[in-house]
Amino acid sequence: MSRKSTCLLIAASGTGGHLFPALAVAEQLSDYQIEWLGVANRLEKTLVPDCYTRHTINIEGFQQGFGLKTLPILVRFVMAVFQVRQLIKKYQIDAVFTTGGYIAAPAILAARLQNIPAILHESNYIPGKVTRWLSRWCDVVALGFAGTAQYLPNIETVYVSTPVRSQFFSSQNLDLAIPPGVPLIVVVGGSQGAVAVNQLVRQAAAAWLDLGAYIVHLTGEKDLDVQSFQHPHYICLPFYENMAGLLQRANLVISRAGAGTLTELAVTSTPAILIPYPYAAEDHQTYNAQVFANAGAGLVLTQSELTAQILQETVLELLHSPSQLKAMATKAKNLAMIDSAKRLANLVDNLLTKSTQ
Ligand SMILES: CC(=O)N[C@H]1[C@@H](OP(=O)(O)OP(=O)(O)OC[C@H]2O[C@@H](n3ccc(=O)[nH]c3=O)[C@H](O)[C@@H]2O)O[C@H](CO)[C@@H](O)[C@@H]1O
Repeated sequence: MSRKSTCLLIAASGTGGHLFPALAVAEQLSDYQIEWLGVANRLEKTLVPDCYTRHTINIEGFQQGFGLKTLPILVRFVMAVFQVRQLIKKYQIDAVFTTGGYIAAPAILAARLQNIPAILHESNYIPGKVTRWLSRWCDVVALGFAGTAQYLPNIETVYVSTPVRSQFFSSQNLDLAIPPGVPLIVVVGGSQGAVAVNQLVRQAAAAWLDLGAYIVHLTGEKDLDVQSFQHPHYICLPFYENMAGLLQRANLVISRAGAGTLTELAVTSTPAILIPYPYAAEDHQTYNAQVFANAGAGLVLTQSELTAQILQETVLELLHSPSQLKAMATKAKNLAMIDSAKRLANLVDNLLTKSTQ
């Protein structure tokens, strides 16, 4: 049987942290037909290439507690499960692969109802609700952090780290005007930007620039004050595609602690100051960041205690201490698992092969 007649449904939606690992795995499985499950008007609309047909369902996450307000969400959820089930039948899908988040729930349940295998990758240290609730319905549960297994008792898990895009495996040129040799600070707030971090950085940046550093600040689309700070060596962009090139060149990164960026920092061996997003579910970014900090690859600053002055001084100290930056870079490298996409793709491949035998 030709592999193109074997069909995989990838359910990944909403953020770069969910989409880029799924895209990295999809790239490894180019022999198969791949259908993509997402939500209308989320990041998948721009990030998922046209070679994958995108199907959308109308679904949103459950907030805390159940009440009358959650009833319409519940109804939409049940409808979403049946929509995915129809998709599985229509495209004769052989297996479902998901990187978690709320899109994963109807995908896993529909796979169960249709009796096809499901594989879930959880990239965060503290597993999300869907992972905790629905792992038992999955044939394979793969983890981004080895320590996450302790939160999933009675579930067999495989540690594979988190896949990164193939751009990370070769040296990338930057199309930004940054002279060789100058210290480069990159600021990134996940795939959607972080307004609170942006504000602190704009207040602190002048002292770093005075020292001769360049700054590339990826602000996200929602920051209304992006024009409020300007300097010839300060480059401000809403989103930048060539993250591999940027992280390879950066001397220091100031970042949220999404699992995707952390994995990329390890792969590019880049030291970081991490400011976990305080409202992330179950505070998972703090736990993600702690792995990086415990390994000696980064410093964690808590947003509620952070001022522009503290951030400014922390960065200045690091810029004045290249040996500390170098030691942090080496420790970041120790966290990298270079063939994560391949390992995860092999797990998917094995399931597809079994399910079509
Ligand atoms: C706010 C929030 O809850 N974010 C979550 C979201 O990821 P979120 O997308 O916020 O953050 P991640 O760090 O996981 O991923 C960001 C991705 O976007 C890329 N990027 C970013 C900016 C840019 O200009 N260009 C670019 O390519 C990064 O290189 C990275 O691949 O899902 C992750 C995986 O479940 C979680 O760990 C994060 O906590």
